[in-house]
Amino acid sequence: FKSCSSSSSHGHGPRSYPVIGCLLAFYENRRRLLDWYTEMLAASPTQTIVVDRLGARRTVVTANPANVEHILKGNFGNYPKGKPFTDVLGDLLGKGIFNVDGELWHAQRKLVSHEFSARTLRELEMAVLEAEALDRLLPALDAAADHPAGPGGAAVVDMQDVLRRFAFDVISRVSLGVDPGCLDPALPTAPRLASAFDTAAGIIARRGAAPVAAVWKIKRALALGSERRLRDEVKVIHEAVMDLIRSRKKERFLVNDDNGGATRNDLLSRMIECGYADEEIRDMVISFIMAGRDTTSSALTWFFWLLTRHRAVERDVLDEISAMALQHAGDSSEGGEGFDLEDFRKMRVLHAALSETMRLYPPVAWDSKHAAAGDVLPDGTRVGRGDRVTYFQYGMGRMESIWGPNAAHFSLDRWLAPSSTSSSVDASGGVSPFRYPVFQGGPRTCLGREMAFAQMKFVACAVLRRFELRPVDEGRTPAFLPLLTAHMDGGLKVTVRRRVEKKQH
Ligand code: HEM
Repeated sequence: FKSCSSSSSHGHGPRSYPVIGCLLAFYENRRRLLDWYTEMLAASPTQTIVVDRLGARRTVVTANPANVEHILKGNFGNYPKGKPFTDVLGDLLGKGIFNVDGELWHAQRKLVSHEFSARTLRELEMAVLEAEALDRLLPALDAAADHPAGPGGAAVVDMQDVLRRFAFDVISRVSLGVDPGCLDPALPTAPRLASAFDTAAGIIARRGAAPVAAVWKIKRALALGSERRLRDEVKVIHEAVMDLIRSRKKERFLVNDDNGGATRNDLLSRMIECGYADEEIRDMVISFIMAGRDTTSSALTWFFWLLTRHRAVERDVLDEISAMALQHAGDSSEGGEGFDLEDFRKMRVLHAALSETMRLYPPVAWDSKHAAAGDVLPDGTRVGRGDRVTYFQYGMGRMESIWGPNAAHFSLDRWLAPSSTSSSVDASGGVSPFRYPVFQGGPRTCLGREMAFAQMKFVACAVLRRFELRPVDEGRTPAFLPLLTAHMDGGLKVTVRRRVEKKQH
């Protein structure tokens, strides 16, 4: 570091620390960088710091809601993701929505927003969730509850692993219209497509964290080590998706039904219907898989863990689910869960518990833009052309200036306060997305938020109604690993017990 400085709005200039002191502090905090940044942001008068590391791009990190609103909305045009970001992800994501700026982004956003708001997609998602939960997720937990292998007479399950497999199957079925079967007990190893995504995402996360981009760029040019592996894994993904596009087109040509062949509602098929070029479709669906895969499983992993720590909240969530189930007791339509999207919208306690989980453990821990031109943020921080500007969800969730003195506590009250009482809260629980940018905010806000909440609620209801999960190591507070999307270090190993007698799910 040349300097770490905390920014001030009143013209006092940033506070600088001596070069050596800063380097030492960085070294000392290398295993707890997120918390260290959070502490520095909390100590800054405007919750903004400037990191000026020797040989690296000047970086403004902010947890200030006015700055975040300015970056994500007020001066949106000046804060694209930028080439340094799109370079890192470009080999995998190509020109998919997640990885482009300007006109290319705008055109995709329009198309994709339309698709995401379509009733057909919501119906498909609910059908996929039901099938995946009933056929795979619940039987996997049932099997664990049946096997007296672990402590207390129940088998140990890594919930993080189970939830990641589940999420990959769901997002593949919704995006590609195929079921990779990650949770299928008959498949001993992860399907090739899932492992290719895993490996590629891991290598790309390391690219993003590399102190000097030139190193991975040289390795890529020479096809060495991890970069060679990445190239091979991306090839597997690209070929699999292209094969699907071609076979789907053939199928469409052969099927001649009354709808003109439009028999599938997955995103890939719908994009074929819209007449997009094969490579455009490929890049778009890869972006959806990346965006929709590990985010929900990360949030759910922390959610289940937090409930084991907060039994009163667990009881409140269960009461709400049971009350909703009672309303459906006489339904003949009950196939599996019996809940529909309307029910999920009414579940305020569950919504609050999920929102509160993501406040403390956001699936995307930070997000960076690159300034197209010089600017001054609302708190007075100067931004130079090309500077990296990072808003920091993890730190914002823990800022007392935003959440009050009990910011560190897991408490649903902040979401269930009378001001937010309405029979159906909106997806952010009524809190400004610039104070709580877990799904980003402004024109580029997450397109899958509704879908994500539906999925998380579906899984929470299905699992909690039937099973009691308890961590194998009750005393452990797991570490938060921010990677491309956040993980729980070491997974979430739990024992599974049935709450009710075994019956057909
Ligand atoms: C708890 C779950 C989720 C969280 C916390 C989340 C969060 C985010 C965040 C922070 C961004 C902005 C990232 C960036 O621009 O670099 C984003 C973008 C996006 N998300 Fe989500 N997401 C979730 C689930 C989903 C799901 C299930 C989908 C569905 C496929 C999805 C689709 C997208 C898309 C397409 C974008 C790009 C939007 C654009 O650039 O215009 N997300 N999400």
